[in-house]
Amino acid sequence: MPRLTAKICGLSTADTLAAAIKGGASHVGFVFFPKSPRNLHPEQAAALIAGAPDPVMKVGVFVDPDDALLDRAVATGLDAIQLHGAEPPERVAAIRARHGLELWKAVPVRTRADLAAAASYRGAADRILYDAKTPKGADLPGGMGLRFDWKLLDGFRHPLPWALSGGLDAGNVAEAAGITGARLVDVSSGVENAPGVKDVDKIAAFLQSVARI
Ligand SMILES: O=C(O)c1ccccc1NCC(=O)[C@H](O)[C@H](O)COP(=O)(O)O
Repeated sequence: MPRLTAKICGLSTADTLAAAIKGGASHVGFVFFPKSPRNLHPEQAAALIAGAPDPVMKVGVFVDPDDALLDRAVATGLDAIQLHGAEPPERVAAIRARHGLELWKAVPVRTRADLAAAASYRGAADRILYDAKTPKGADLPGGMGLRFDWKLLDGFRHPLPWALSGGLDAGNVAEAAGITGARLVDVSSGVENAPGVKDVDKIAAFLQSVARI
C-alpha cells in the first residue's frame, strides 16, 4: 500500500485521463457543475470513463445536485460521489442510500472552527474532503487553487476517513502531507495551465512527487 495516493480532479480529455492513470492516480474526478470550466455532460463523462480501468476510482463532483443530474451522471459508471455544495447530512445520507456508492463530502476550511462540520457527516458520508473555503461570491466552491492553513489539521480528531485538497501542486504536496498526515490528496488547478486546461506533464510531475513520499 503506498504511503500516499492521489485523485486528479476535473479531467475532461482522454490524454489527460491517460496521464493520470499512467502516473498511478488512485482516483480520477469528473465535474458535473455547469458553472465550472471543467464541467462535463454525462455523455462526455461516459466516453472517458469507458477508457479507465477498474481499479482507478471514478469520482463524480457535484454542487447541490438534483436527483435527475445524479441519476444521469451515476449511470456513466461512477464509483463515488463527491458533494461540494451546502448539502446537509440528511441529503448526503439520502444520496448515498439512493445510489449505493461511496460518498465524499467536501468541508470548506478557513479557520479551525470550520472543521467542526466534518463530525455532522458521520453516518452520512464515507469520506471528508477538506478543501479551502472560496471567497463569498466566488463562482466555484472548489477547484480555485486556493489553500488553507494545513496546520489547522494538526491534532484534529478526524471523525471519518478523509482527504486533503486545495492549492496542492507538485512542489508543495510533500510538505502538505507531512504537516497534515494525509494519505489521500486531491488536485485540480495545480496540474493545469489555465482553469479547465489540464497539462499531462504537470499531472506526471504531481504523481511523481506523490510516489516519492
Ligand atoms: O474543480 C471544479 O471546477 C469544481 C467545481 C465545483 C465544485 C468543486 C470543484 N472541484 C472540486 C475538487 O475536488 C478540486 O480538486 C478541489 O477543490 C481542489 O481544487 P484545486 O485547489 O484547484 O486543486
